[in-house]
Amino acid sequence: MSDLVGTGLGVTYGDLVAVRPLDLRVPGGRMVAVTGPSGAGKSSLLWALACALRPAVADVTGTVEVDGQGLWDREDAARAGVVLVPQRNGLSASLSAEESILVPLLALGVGAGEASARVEAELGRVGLSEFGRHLVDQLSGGQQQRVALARAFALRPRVLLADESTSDLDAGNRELMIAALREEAARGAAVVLATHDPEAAAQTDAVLALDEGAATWVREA
Ligand SMILES: Nc1ncnc2c1ncn2[C@@H]1O[C@H](COP(=O)(O)OP(=O)(O)OP(=O)(O)O)[C@@H](O)[C@H]1O
Repeated sequence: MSDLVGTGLGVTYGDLVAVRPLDLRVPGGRMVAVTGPSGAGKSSLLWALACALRPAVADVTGTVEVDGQGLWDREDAARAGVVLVPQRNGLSASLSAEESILVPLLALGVGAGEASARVEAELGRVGLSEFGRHLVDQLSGGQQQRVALARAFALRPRVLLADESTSDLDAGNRELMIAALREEAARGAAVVLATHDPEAAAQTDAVLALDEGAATWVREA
């Protein structure tokens, strides 16, 4: 079980306060939703938790820890098993669905046989077994979201930060993906889902609502 703790975490872009300093704890095994209207600061919070906001882009205050270990930059976060699924999915248009999942695994040193098995299993889990050879560009927005989730699952994250990862999905696929996110939590990951969707948020263990960067727990774990 992996514990994600943000303390005094805040994000500003120049004069604009995107996230007012907040404390957040997501124990392994739990799934927390971050909700709020467009521009409320959801993506900024997830990027700050992933230590992925470069100082040239944003000022980030506070600290992020995974299992008591402080994270200082993106490399630290990656080493600690923090995986961010960005809002626009972060996939390369010129890779196939299979390659999108395989390449990061090989880069991490996962053996070829194990990596191929994970690709097959995760594409199946998101219902895209038939689409492995399709280029990302040839997939719908919702299919791309599912490939991005499959890629994240294949990395066996200790902390999974999913930014609007169900926003382009029909109800059936949304339920499938939320079930898969819950399985990741059951495996021991700390899962955070940023979402506009009240039905998705209702299926999480706790809800942190952001409004103009100010956070309120509307349902606490
Ligand atoms: N790189 C940036 N530079 C300057 N301002 C930014 C930057 N990124 C985000 N912002 C601003 O920070 C605020 C929070 O944006 P953020 O993307 O975190 O909100 P959000 O809740 O994720 O929105 P959405 O639901 O539309 O994705 C907004 O006012 C946005 O315009």
